[in-house]
Amino acid sequence: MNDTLTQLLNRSSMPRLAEPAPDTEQLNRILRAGLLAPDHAYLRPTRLTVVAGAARERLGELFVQAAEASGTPLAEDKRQKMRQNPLRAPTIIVAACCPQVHDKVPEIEQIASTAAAVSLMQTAIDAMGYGSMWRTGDMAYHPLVKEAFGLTENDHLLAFLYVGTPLGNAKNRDAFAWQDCVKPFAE
Ligand SMILES: Cc1cc2nc3c(=O)[nH]c(=O)nc-3n(C[C@H](O)[C@H](O)[C@H](O)COP(=O)(O)O)c2cc1C
Repeated sequence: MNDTLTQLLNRSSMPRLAEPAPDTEQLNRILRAGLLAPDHAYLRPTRLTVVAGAARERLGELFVQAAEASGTPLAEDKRQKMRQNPLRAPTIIVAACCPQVHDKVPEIEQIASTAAAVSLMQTAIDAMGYGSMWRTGDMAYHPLVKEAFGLTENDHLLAFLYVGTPLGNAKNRDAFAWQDCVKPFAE
């Protein structure tokens, strides 16, 4: 079995991620691999933003601001957790879909293209010996957060892709009952 297939058949999200993160050249290859995702009519709906270093702290502040925008302050422990969330990895790739109106390509296909981009980036990240975790949560859907990433209400923030060097081991996939999700087409 070749390395890519072995890697795919053992793929695992890595929730604990530390330094080092991919360097600039590696990151550019990861972004490029993602943006080569299948894309019906080449509408290029996917937008990627890299958040690293001190920008993660600004993102944490934005999360707190968004969470408190309704007027109810968070309890201090929740505020701290929210502020710390972006520090869970050295680099975060934010993936968004900005769907275009097109007579042959509905929005769902454009969202699917962005989701494929995230998955391909995860594969590229794994191939380089790093790890990643696809996260969303309430913040991915909050208008203030979307606005900060230049997104309108019609756009979708699909992923905070946390990237870094994995701590801990990948899951064992031996017991994965993938056959349960496969069914024949009955004529
Ligand atoms: C669109 C999307 C959003 C997700 N958001 C979260 C999240 O906010 N928090 C989380 O713990 N896992 C989230 N996950 C799941 C993890 O990325 C991961 O797939 C899951 O923990 C299972 O691990 P595995 O990928 O190793 O099978 C999300 C997955 C997808 C596809």
